[in-house]
Amino acid sequence: MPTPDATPRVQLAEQLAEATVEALRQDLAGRERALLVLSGGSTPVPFFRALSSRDLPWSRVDVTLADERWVPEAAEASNARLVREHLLVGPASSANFVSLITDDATPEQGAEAVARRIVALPWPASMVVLGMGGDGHTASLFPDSRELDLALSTADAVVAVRSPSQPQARITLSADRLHQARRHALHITGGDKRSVLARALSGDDLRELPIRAFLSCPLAVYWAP
Ligand SMILES: O=C(O)[C@H](O)[C@@H](O)[C@H](O)[C@H](O)COP(=O)(O)O
Repeated sequence: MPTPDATPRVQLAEQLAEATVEALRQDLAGRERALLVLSGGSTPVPFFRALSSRDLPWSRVDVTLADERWVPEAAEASNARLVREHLLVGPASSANFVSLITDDATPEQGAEAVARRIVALPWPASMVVLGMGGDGHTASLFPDSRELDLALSTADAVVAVRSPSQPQARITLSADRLHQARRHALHITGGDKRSVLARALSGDDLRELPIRAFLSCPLAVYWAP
């Protein structure tokens, strides 16, 4: 039940959590394990919190990230830290979280080991939840990254990414891997991102706005002011 006096963004988070729970429940009715792929950043926190308390056979759910900053999990910038702090608490703490980080100094050195981890998960994912930046990036598919063409075209599961606009090196699931899902959701808030999405919907150059790579598959847009 939606929280009656919640802000639109909290209500949105609750609706996305409900859709995610339904997707996982449906898939778990027919298979032993289900996979949930999440994005980091600041937008998802209310969603993670709403999802963390939901009743599911969480021990049968694998959770991983669409991308990660190449920093230790204890670092402020870590998406894994965000997931551990806001999602993997309460009932959801029984989920199996698969990180995108290794002890290697760089994502280029760690990518092969991470790819093996990712490929071993129960694809297709039940749900991929994407975010979007003001430059139209999603996951770590950044318009200004030298690796963007590779990340948009490779059949490899993960790509090491560097972007002048980002303080940390990154590792990202490739567009091909992110497409291997039964459902996709885009979770964005605010007027600026609404305008970026409108621009994305009115053109087709993936390099300009990489979110476009996901506008050809069914995509549930979760947007609030
Ligand atoms: O590691 C990350 O930062 C995310 O995976 C990234 O793709 C995020 O979804 C967008 O940058 C939006 O971030 P905000 O929600 O903070 O605006």
